[in-house]
Amino acid sequence: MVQNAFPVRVPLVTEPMGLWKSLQTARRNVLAILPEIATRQPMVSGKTGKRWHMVMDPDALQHILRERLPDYPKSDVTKNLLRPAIGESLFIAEGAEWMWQRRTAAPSFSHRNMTALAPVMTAAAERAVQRLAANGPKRAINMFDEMVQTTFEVISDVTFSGDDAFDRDGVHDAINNYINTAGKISLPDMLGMPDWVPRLGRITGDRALTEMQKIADSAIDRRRKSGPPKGAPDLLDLLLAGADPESGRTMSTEELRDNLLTFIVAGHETTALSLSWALYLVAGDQERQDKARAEAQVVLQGRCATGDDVPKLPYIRQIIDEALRLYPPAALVSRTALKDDILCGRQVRRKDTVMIPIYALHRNHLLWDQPDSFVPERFANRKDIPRYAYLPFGDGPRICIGASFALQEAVIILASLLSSFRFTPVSGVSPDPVMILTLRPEGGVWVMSEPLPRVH
Ligand code: HEM
Repeated sequence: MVQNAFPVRVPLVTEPMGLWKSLQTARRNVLAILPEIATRQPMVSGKTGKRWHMVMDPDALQHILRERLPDYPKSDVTKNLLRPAIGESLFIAEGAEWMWQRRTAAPSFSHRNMTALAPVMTAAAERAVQRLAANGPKRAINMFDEMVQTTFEVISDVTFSGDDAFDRDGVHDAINNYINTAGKISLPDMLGMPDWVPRLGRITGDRALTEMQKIADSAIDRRRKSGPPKGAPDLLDLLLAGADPESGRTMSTEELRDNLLTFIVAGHETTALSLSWALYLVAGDQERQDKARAEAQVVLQGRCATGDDVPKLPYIRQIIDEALRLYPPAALVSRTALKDDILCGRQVRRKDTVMIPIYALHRNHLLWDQPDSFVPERFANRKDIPRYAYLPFGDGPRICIGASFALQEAVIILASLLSSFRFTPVSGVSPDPVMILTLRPEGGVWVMSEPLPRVH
């Protein structure tokens, strides 16, 4: 934890850094190797062992993510990091292998299914409110831990609901262990060395992962035998029933497992981060917190938010949008160019690494007014924001499949918390934004939480 100006930011690089220092710095915080000029220019290129480009220009980003998708597959660094946990799932696969999985999984994330899953989110919000209330009148709480617990309850309930034998704690521990060890960008990964070069993090991370995969496999087999539990179908039922609309192909146990674990890995910490950063931001801005609370209290009248309330909570949504702008959980994604190309008038060669530093895009002075300030009102008129200037969920055919799920969940939980509690900063304590696999608040998000009299 560090003392820092509000809202905290990553100190970006203002002087050239050698290869060794870049690698050392990246091991602690990937974002700390971004050059400050990436927040002022449309594109920055360089060579650190390999040729690389950072792209912050909305038209060039549309070209990479939508128009020329097959020429810019996800980079090997990303795939090497994630493959041990989630296999060749939707997140990692390319080409036809990706396409059929996406077509098969997409209906599970339809608006109708998201509405049906909302009660799970409301129930998790209710438990979070009860836990905070049980802490007494006013107390310092690490809201990052609280939010990780809350979003993990949601994702495990919508993937393996009603399966009492599913070891939630075992899976949670395995994922945490994995992110903390194998998730650290290792030197061989940065240098693009082949897969067989051993990585320390990967070896220590593997045992927990095998265990986690076994737990998921047996839960899937049980469900195949027993059929869906009572009540609304969960993501496992939806995927079990899913078939590629073109080929009719269905998912094997292994494919189901890799995709369900992908939803767990990709879905719970990212959503917890959006909520934790949003709570940090409103704790530091009491006026905006009051405005958000007034909106939530009018709509909720003392209860927790439901799926039906979400459209009635536009200001809560703007706060989530702004938290995702300032602290995008996937703050840097990268691609490898498969063909020579021109981006922003500059030559890109085959095999160059093309990085999309979403953190720098979201704070680029050419695209945003007061880019480092917390101004949720900028999202009041979404049409004013160029689509490819704001990419917390990526875009194009590979846009996050869980975006509506995450936004619905975040609005339900934030509105429920703000209508029942006041959050204020803990004096002298701020989170340090550090990206390992995701942009995390190192040191936690410590705030004073104070229960409010109930509104009826
Ligand atoms: C606030 C929360 C979330 C954020 C910020 C986020 C961010 C992202 C981003 C940036 C990508 C694109 C990566 C790239 O292009 O390289 C992505 C893809 C993906 N996300 Fe999310 N995500 C979130 C929540 C979720 C949830 C809740 C789920 C599932 C339940 C999920 C599942 C996936 C999957 C499967 C992909 C790969 C899609 C494909 O390649 O077709 N994410 N996410």
